[in-house]
Amino acid sequence: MVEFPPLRNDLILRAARGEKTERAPVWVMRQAGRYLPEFRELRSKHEFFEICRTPHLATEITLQPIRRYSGLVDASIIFSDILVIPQALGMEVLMNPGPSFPDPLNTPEDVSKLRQHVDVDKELGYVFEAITQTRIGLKGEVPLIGFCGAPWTLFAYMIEGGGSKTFTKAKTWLFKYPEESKALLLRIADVCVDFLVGQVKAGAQLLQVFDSWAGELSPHDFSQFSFPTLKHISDGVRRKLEQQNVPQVPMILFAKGANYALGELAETAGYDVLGLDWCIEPVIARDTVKGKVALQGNIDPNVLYGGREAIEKAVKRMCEGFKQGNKGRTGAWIANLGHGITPGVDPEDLKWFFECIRKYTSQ
Ligand SMILES: Cc1c2[nH]c(c1CCC(=O)O)Cc1[nH]c(c(CCC(=O)O)c1C)Cc1[nH]c(c(CCC(=O)O)c1C)Cc1[nH]c(c(C)c1CCC(=O)O)C2
Repeated sequence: MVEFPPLRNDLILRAARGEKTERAPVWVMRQAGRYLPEFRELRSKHEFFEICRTPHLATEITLQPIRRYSGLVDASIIFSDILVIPQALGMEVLMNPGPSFPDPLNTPEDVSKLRQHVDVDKELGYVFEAITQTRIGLKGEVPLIGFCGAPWTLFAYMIEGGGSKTFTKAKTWLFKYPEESKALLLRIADVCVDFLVGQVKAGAQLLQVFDSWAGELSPHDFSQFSFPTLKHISDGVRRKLEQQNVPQVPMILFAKGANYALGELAETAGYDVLGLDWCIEPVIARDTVKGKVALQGNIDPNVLYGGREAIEKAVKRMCEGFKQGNKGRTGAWIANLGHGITPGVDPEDLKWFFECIRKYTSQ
């Protein structure tokens, strides 16, 4: 492994391990994205997946919010996309402007079109290279988060051929071909494991799994189809890191909309941190997970459109909620939004959000 500059801010690593911290660490999902003029400027010259596949461009974009919010943000997340796994499996994915698959999986027979064995170094080595370059470029300022999409969310994209409001096609698979669905979900999970392990070896210091469509499943179907794959990933990553003598890193699971499963996830899914969307009160989440995991989240990203007074009010309320639920203790909480930041947000309002987090969580 490459030697990287020493880390100067390990707040998020300590919080992720459940330790009490002097203030809450903060970052936001999609922090390198379209709300930033410097991102839009670079993006105007390159295709989306071209940036993902060009390590020095992915590195530059990952560093943009770290430069702009230096001293205010406590983590970086590698610029990439969850859909690089379907690409590694051999599917074509376009971004115009949302993701679209020209040739989605229509029936279980189509699974034979996927690559049998995915060599992640060969297919996704560009992400590993971007992670290594970013670690060097960060100069130890904050830790770097690696990530992947969860199997159920990727399965849904691969079958729907893009985003969906009803998930009719993906759910048809679950209910019509449950065994074939489970087999495909586990196949995707195996690629996730190798991809995450590769990211850690390349320099990722935390990992986040995004199950963005978890909330589309009933609690029962989540436990049948998504939960086993999430557990397969946490077990597999930890086992492979141990086998290869690579130090373990904290793992975050963001299963959006799966607040119904919070207790079970805290108990048995094998993640250090659970990300929350805005549909659950922090105090209730705290009581549900009973201190077994750290929490991350969870303001509605649209609060950032409400102006400074609204942002400050929402941050204050959230900070009080996360403290109370833990018997007055700050810590074991990573401040974030409840989903990704959206393109219309004024970057100065995000700065204000970071400043408010600092104000209300400093002891
Ligand atoms: C579902 C999902 C996707 N991608 C991702 C998810 C899970 C998180 C979530 O639920 O939002 C994850 C993702 N996508 C991107 C990152 C980069 C790291 C970060 O800043 O958080 C991450 C972590 C960059 C991106 N991924 C995408 C962009 C914008 C593309 C552009 O420049 O045109 C960025 C910056 C494109 C993308 N990629 C995806 C969609 C639906 C879209 C289009 C709509 C949108 O922008 O929200 C799939």
